[in-house]
Amino acid sequence: ICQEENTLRELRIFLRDICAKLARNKQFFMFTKPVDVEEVPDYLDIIKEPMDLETLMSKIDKHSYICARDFLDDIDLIVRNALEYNPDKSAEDKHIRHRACSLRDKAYAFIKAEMDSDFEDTCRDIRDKR
Ligand SMILES: CC(=O)c1csc(NC(=O)C2C[NH2+]C2)n1
Repeated sequence: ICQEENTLRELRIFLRDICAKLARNKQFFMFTKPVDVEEVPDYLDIIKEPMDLETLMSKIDKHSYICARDFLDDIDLIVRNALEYNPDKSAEDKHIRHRACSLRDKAYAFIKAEMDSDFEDTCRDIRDKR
């Protein structure tokens, strides 16, 4: 119904803003585009469901998310993939894991800071009855 579409439109505007802010942050450059298998040949042997911020943005535009929780689930997927692919004690792996955890904390903080909880409750109700 119409006010539901208005709510979901507002959600998309809100999620695009958060996704853009995360993608602008230089710390997160390695999460902004799909991993290039030319550069990282074994990546798809280890990571079965790749995710990145550019793909997140295109999912927003395809109306894939009808509440912030669904969006954060894909943020968590980016983070989980990075922790799985970079498990070693090496400084490089530790650095990437630290950046992945920072991405998650920033995303959750943006949502919490800018979304009032009853807006998210409304979105959940729309999701749950669809
Ligand atoms: C996106 C992501 O998690 C990613 C891209 S390259 C990479 N890791 C490496 O290149 C090596 C450091 N130990 C493996 N991780």
